[in-house]
Amino acid sequence: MTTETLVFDDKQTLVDTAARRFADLIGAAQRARGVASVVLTGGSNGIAILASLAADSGDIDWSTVDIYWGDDRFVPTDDPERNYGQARNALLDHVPVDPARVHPMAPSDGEFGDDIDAAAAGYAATLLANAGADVSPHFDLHLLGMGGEGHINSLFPHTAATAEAQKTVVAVEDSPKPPPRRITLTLPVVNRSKAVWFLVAGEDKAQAVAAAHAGADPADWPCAGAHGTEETVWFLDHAAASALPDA
Ligand SMILES: O=C(O)[C@H](O)[C@@H](O)[C@H](O)[C@H](O)COP(=O)(O)O
Repeated sequence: MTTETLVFDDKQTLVDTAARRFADLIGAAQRARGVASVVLTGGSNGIAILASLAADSGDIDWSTVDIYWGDDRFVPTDDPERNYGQARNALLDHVPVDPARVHPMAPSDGEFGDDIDAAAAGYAATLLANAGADVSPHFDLHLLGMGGEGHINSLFPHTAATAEAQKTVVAVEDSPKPPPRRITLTLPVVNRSKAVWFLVAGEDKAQAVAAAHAGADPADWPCAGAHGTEETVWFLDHAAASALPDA
């Protein structure tokens, strides 16, 4: 497993470079196996990379990409806070995805109604159904944003969701970042991904970036607990990299 840390002059160069590498990685997986899988995330950079891919997605065959979410906000279908809706607007409405391969988390007015635990269990069932012999797929790529306190997906410091070792998907009802109700993949599932990429910009993220690079306890800094089985890549701007020892 390799860890790479790449530092860019500005946010747009960061997301455009990650988007080109996304296209290469997914294209290579499709050439090898005919299909590929990716986990999307929310946040400004998680959506900006999708907009960059909408402009240029290289040789990706979108019809054979399985698309999952690392977390989503448990709000109604049309709520602009929904990561799924933001991903549709930025990318999925503009490329020829196969609707059967797009796997959003349920909204609060979806098939499970307002029952967030049932919605989380429903997503665990979706993962299981696509997992082959395991409990969740071994994704080709899991994208992650990161908060200043080190959260990834909806895994916040010192929470049961971050400590979860058995379940693949859990409900979060008191997220410190609004909105409070969310569904999230857990660390064991993130860590079945071949590639885990962090897209992180801004001075407020520098301490969390440094903690993860120093091998901090994931209970304190959830970002420190996420690794790909083949590669972990940090796409940073100078501000986010500013607390690293060799910055
Ligand atoms: O649903 C969410 O809120 C996101 O999944 C979240 O984990 C996000 O990626 C980070 O908060 C970073 O957000 P920024 O890229 O906007 O800093």
